[in-house]
Amino acid sequence: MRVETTELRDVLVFRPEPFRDDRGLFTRTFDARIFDEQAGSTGTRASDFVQDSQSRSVRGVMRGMHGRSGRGEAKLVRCAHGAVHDVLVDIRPGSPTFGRHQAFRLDDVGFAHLFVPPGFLHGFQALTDVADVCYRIDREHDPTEDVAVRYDDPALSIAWPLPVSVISARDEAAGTWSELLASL
Ligand SMILES: Cc1cn([C@H]2C[C@H](O)[C@@H](COP(=O)(O)OP(=O)(O)O[C@H]3O[C@@H](C)C(=O)[C@@H](O)[C@H]3O)O2)c(=O)[nH]c1=O
Repeated sequence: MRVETTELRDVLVFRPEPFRDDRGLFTRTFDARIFDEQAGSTGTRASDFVQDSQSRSVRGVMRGMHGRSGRGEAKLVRCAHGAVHDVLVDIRPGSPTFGRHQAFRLDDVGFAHLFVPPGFLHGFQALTDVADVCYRIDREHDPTEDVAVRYDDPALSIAWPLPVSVISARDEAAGTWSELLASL
């Protein structure tokens, strides 16, 4: 498993080495020892993760940009089937990469796994007919702490690869980047 730093402070990409043969493939998607060696300094431990969830999206679906109020949540994100264009925005006041975003391709070929520390907005667009995204989070889901910013807020200027085919009512009604800044 290779581990890479990114343009965003504390965000890591875990790149497993899928084993392929005539049957298909086998890949490890999570290794607690490697996680603790590589991400432990951020304050999140492998044993902190308490929920594992999966979403399925059709091509062009937009989900995001989502964050969490209070002490936020750490996330591990991967695409188990298909491919997504995944974007993170650093919303940690005082971070050297505050306000910056970076995009990652997550897919079922490389099986890259993103570690997202607390204090980020996260969103993605499905690139394939079916895209299954799996998350681990380190706090129980609590919708009262949901925070959302419009995926197409001009202040963020995130380039999305496809026209949006479907978006939730919540994401359609999401606030602006400047409203989020005022609340931090
Ligand atoms: C996110 C989540 C949702 N739900 C429920 C709430 C709701 O009834 C249904 C769908 O929820 P949402 O519309 O919020 O799902 P979605 O828009 O896919 O939300 C997700 O978006 C991506 C970008 C993330 O980063 C995730 O953390 C999460 O915010 O599932 C849970 O029970 N647990 C969870 O962890």
